[in-house]
Amino acid sequence: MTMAKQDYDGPILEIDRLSISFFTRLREIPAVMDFSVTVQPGEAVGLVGESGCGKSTVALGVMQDLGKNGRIVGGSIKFKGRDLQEMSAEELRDIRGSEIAMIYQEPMASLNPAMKIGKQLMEVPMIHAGMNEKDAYARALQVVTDVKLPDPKRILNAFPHQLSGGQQQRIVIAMALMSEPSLLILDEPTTALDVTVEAAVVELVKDLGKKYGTSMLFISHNLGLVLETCDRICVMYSGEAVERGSIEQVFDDMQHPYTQALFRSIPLPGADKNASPLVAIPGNFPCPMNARRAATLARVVTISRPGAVMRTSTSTWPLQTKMAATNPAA
Ligand SMILES: Nc1ncnc2c1ncn2[C@@H]1O[C@H](COP(=O)(O)OP(=O)(O)OP(=O)(O)O)[C@@H](O)[C@H]1O
Repeated sequence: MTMAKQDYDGPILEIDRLSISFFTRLREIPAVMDFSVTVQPGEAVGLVGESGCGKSTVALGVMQDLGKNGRIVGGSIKFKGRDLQEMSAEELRDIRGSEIAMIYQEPMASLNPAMKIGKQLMEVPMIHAGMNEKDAYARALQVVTDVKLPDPKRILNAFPHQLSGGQQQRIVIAMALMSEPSLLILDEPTTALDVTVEAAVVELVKDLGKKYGTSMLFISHNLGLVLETCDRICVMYSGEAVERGSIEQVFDDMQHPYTQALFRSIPLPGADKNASPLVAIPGNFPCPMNARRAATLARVVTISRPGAVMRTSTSTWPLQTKMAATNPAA
């Protein structure tokens, strides 16, 4: 189709020393500081960290959608070698509609409740690539089949409220894929789903990433999901990247105490729950309004506490054997 993007072979996304602040009447809130990450073609990079550490702000920075009070105060974001901040509003609109797609955690927020699914899907290539109605319908049918929804013709004729939450999220994924984006940003895409549906959706995202060759920035507070889905990982803490590399590299050489605590806090399949407790990360996340750098290392202390759990996916670990060697819960 006209929007296939085979014309560039450098990194898809290069975020270099990015700093983003929100400005309130009283003060500047530094949400992201000196953050760098690169996503290569076809690669899935996971951005993991606890609530409030700045993950969504990075994503919204890439989308150039920081709202009225958010601003990039340092660094750059390059998409296919071009600085997003130097693009015109029109160029950005085009890129957001076809080259970069974002999936949010709440599927209904991305769907128009008053419009049939088929029409919503078809609009994407019709508006952004001038595709005719017949081809757009064929494409919608194909993509709904790809996201493994039963009876695609019936689905295209349905309204969003006639589908379950899991089906709605599959439609949102289908919508993101309609334009064959080079970069898919998923911001906690399964948070609103129950655990079994979550596992199926994660599996789907993995398969589709391979099938379409789409690069992915997968944002989650759930390390388990990121380990299952991604080739590389970047751990954020208090607005900064504290660890990055392949999953094996990060696992083998965790430098930051938050990363060490994060890996130790994951339950592994088959672990004897009574044998040794999981490790919880105590304390509250440092407030970005306070002096953050000094707080970063000081606050991360690990303790053992029976019954501490992080929500995790049900499917198998890629690193299960390695993790079992060091994880006290294994
Ligand atoms: N519009 C805003 N105005 C002021 N502060 C904001 C705004 N948006 C985000 N922040 C602050 O920026 C910091 C980073 O928020 P962000 O939403 O990026 O974190 P997150 O890691 O995505 O968290 P979560 O997993 O809960 O979504 C937080 O301290 C948050 O309160």
